[in-house]
Amino acid sequence: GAKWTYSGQDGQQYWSKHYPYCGGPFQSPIDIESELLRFDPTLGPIEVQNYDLSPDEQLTLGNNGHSVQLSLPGKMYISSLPRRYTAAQLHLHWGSSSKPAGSEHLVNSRQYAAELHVVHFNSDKYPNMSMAVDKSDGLAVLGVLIEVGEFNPAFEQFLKFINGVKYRDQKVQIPGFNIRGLLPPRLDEYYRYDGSLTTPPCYPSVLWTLFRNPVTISRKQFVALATSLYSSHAQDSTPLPLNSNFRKPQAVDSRVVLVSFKE
Ligand SMILES: NS(=O)(=O)c1cc(-c2ccccc2)cc(-c2ccccc2)c1
Ligand SMILES: [Zn+2]
Repeated sequence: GAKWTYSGQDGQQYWSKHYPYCGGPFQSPIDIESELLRFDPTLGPIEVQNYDLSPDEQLTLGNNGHSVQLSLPGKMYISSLPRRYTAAQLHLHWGSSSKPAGSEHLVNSRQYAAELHVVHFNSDKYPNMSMAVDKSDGLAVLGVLIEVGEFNPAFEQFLKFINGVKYRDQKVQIPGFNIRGLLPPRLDEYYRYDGSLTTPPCYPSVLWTLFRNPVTISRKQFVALATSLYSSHAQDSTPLPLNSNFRKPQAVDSRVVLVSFKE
């Protein structure tokens, strides 16, 4: 598709020129404000299966020019939703070393340093990700807010390879690790709403689950994430740093944000 960026002449306010859904309803991310929340007692803990990957498994870590992403094996899935949602990939959104606020979702207008997205597709209904990506019940994304604090050994399992994917379209194979370690300890407290991909083509196809509790990575880990990557190819004469790759909050309209917790 057409090239898009987060700022400048192809920036997010122009995405809808080539990607009409980006200008449509049910867009993500949003600012999750207290007055939007409704407690839903039917929202039980998120249950994930086969997230604990053996180091004998190889995962592909890549730079797609917009984020750093990690491919995930199809044996990983969410088992607590009405349909099985099978894992496809995970990636991150972050700020910059000068402005370490780069999460996509905000909570009461607070923007966190970064945000992890673990993307799954409805494998009960669709044969593969591509068939699911534009269907209203196609995708389920688990979102994790990230703040700067304690060193995070789970994130280190892929951050330590980040210099192998500095430039667009570079990929490296890394050993599997326990992806569950990237999620917060409690999977029973989360926000839930119907939204979209936060990047073009912005299909309104995502059931969003954003965990209430952030995880931490160290400042050194954050700086590595925010300063190691480029959105340009290795041979490009002008290297374009890859940072501040977050979409601004979108209109909530008449949407309600459900919460699995009372206070
Ligand atoms: N931010 S997100 O979760 O809504 C998202 C989901 C998917 C996605 C991935 C697999 C299947 C279907 C959708 C891809 C991206 C993406 C991020 C950077 C560059 C290009 C695309 C972002
Ligand atoms: Zn994302």
